[in-house]
Amino acid sequence: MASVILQAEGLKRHFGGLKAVDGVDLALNAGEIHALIGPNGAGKTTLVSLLSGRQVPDAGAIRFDGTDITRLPAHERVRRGIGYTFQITAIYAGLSVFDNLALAVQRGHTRDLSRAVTEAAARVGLEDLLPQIAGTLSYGHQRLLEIGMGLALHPRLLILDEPTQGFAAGEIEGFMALVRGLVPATTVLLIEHNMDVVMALAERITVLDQGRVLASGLPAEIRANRAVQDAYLGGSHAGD
Ligand SMILES: Nc1ncnc2c1ncn2[C@@H]1O[C@H](COP(=O)(O)OP(=O)(O)OP(=O)(O)O)[C@@H](O)[C@H]1O
Repeated sequence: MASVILQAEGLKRHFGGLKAVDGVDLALNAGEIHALIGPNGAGKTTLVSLLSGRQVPDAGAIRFDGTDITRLPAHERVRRGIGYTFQITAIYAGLSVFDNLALAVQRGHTRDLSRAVTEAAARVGLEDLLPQIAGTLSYGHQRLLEIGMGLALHPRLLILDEPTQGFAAGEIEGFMALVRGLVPATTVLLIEHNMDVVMALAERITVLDQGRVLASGLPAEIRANRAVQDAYLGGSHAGD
């Protein structure tokens, strides 16, 4: 049986009367690509904010690799191996690709900086663009740089929040190959609106709706789930 690397139980995060995350259980198997999907406002970003430590839950518990991390600050979770990239691009636009990666790599106290940066760039296919100023990269390359920065610390779990947003069609294949290459060494939690990407990459899918888990299972099970079809996928996606 697959071992569980991250387990969340009964997570809640309410904003006044709005139940953004309302009693969510989630288990990630070590080495899997797990997609988190759901309509706008379902609570996906809030949930991963709880997992990464950007927000503290009102209730519930999170265990990572057997340790309770529910109250640990974000930087401590990064140190324990939870990496993440968020919807908002977090690169330094005025710095080169090299310097952006160097900043990320340095957080891991690497001895040979230049080599570590080159390796980090190669993982996301940006090794030929190291001198370029990050703000002048294509949007897709900026997203890859961000992922490279997230990977520079060799996380055991990488959380990607809408990584393909703004990608050109031709950039998606390369991104999917990159994510496939991360597992099983890294577990991936992928928040993604592009259903083609989700169905092509995810081994398991959890569907959120109004702060609650609507369904969780294999891609084929999620496609066939009537509640998911009604709430989210829409008739045109079901069974195609
Ligand atoms: N800091 C906050 N204060 C108040 N309400 C918030 C806050 N953060 C999120 N919300 C609300 O919580 C709900 C869930 O938001 P969240 O961003 O987690 O959803 P999402 O599934 O990630 O949506 P999207 O796909 O549009 O990114 C939304 O109704 C949102 O407006």
